[in-house]
Amino acid sequence: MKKSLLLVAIAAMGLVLVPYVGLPAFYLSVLYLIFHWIALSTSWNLLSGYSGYFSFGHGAFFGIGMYTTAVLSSGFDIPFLWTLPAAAAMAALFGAVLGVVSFRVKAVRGELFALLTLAATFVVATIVLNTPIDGGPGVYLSAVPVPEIGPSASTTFYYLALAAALLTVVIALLIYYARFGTGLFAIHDDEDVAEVLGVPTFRYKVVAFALSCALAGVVGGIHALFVSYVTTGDIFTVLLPLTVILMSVLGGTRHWAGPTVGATVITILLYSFTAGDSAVLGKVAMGVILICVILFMPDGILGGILKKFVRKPDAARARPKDTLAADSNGGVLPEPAGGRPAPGADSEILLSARGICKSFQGVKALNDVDLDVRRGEILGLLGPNGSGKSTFINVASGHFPLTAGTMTFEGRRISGIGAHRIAGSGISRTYQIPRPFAHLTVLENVALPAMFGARQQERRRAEHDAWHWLEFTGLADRAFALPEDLNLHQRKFLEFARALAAHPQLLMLDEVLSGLTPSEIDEAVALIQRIRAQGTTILFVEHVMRAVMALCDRIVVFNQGTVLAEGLPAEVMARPDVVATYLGKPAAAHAAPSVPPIGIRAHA
Ligand SMILES: Nc1ncnc2c1ncn2[C@@H]1O[C@H](COP(=O)(O)OP(=O)(O)OP(=O)(O)O)[C@@H](O)[C@H]1O
Repeated sequence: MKKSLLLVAIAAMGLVLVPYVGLPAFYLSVLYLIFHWIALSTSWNLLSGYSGYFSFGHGAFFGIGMYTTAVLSSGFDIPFLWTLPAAAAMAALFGAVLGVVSFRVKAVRGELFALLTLAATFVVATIVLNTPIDGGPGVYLSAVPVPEIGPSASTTFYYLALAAALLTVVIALLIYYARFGTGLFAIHDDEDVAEVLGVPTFRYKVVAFALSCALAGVVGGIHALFVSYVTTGDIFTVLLPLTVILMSVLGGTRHWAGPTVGATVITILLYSFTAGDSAVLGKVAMGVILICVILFMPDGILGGILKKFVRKPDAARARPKDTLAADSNGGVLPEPAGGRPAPGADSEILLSARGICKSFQGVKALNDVDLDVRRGEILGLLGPNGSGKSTFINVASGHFPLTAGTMTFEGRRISGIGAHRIAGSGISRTYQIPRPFAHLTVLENVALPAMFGARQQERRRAEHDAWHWLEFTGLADRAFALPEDLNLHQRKFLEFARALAAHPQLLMLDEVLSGLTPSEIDEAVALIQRIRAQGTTILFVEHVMRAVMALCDRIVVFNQGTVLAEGLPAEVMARPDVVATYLGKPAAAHAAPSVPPIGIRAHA
């Protein structure tokens, strides 16, 4: 981050001197437009590029800024510079209200959000046009004095736009490297998983949206004075959001500097066409570029360059010296040998579920389930396909809301609170089908819960922590790979590492062994033993019986969303109703416990 900030500072110092090299005013105006579009596209990218919520309402927020400045400076004689904070505040307020309303509805994602923001543009335009804010003829600012920042008006506008662009780019850069940015990028890839890993998705989206709108409002305020005549027909069009989207996508939405690159290229291109009296041709060229970029450069210019020319760091060199490997045999994690005694029936209840019900459009996935998980135990949750095991993990982690019932963790109610707060209280989980963040590296995937889970660590500390878990799960060599480059076994272990990095008290493992080879299963079982040996309580949903019998202290069996049996593994698996329901044939009941354990101590 320091290098990037230094780069921006050097560029800023150079650009501040530009008006003094004797450039004609014409060039200062071109540079004004470039900075103007850099600020607008970068501000759009804060929400839409980082979190993937494409907004088509940027024209509305820009327009709100323009009209705020126009009305305050021309109608109320407020000095122009004082109107800019007001322009930011008005746009931010509108964006925050729109965000609070739309982000509450889970269905409003993707194209629905885009349509909603587009509709908001026309609502704002109608209000402005049909009220004294505009009233129809537009608002003139020709009598508003231009502040004397530079020796001439064009220099002043140059500096105003440069300041707006720098402010926006620096904010984008700081967010990019902060926890906030990591959270937004996680929302982009899989919002539900991000929330379950502890990212306060709602708050992050609202803040990013309000910030994005505030910056667009400032740019609008400056532009109002620049054009000195404000009219709804010119402002509240779909052209402005389309232009900023094109710029951001062309430059690369997943990098703080992407929109800067895109805005510079497109503005120069458009200006060349306009200067040559071929404005229409310029718009056609813009459309063609947008199509080509979407088809051939999904990561944008900057994304493509970084991918091609910047080599991935060498994992062996990049890993910190004091990781688990260096610490092996007696460091952070105790060895599994001997394990710890199984907790007794009187040990503390960590998670308590009472009367849990969960229905999906008439399907009762869970029906009046009572279940306790005791501190320090490995509780096996078994049952035939569709009996509600994953649903239990989903409701306990907050992935799905409960239909009825209450759930407490360490005596505190967790049902009805946000999934990110459940994660923060010390519960983490894996997904049956791995759900890594596709655009984050393995290291970043694991660092995320270290930032947002029970410990809430800052980024550098979280990444250091993530290395520990990558060593622990044997993934350290793949730290800089993307999840798509991992095989199933590695993706399952990535789920493990991610869940562990949250420093959970309760770890819920959902069929982590399915699809693994026998030797991989042995590895995973040894890993689970080590996790338990450090004091983590585990809820273990699994179909691989030899692992269940080897690992679990107690077993609960579900059938059709209800608890069928509960108790010690050998006793439960010998019950005829369990045999009939779960294993299907009586002989299997005895086969399961007699499967040789995987070189580990069975607690039963
Ligand atoms: N998101 C959903 N929408 C609709 N129905 C669902 C959803 N999730 C689960 N169900 C239904 O709830 C029931 C329980 O499913 P769940 O996935 O919890 O079972 P399971 O015991 O984990 O099965 P498996 O061992 O196959 O993973 C099933 O009938 C399933 O179809």
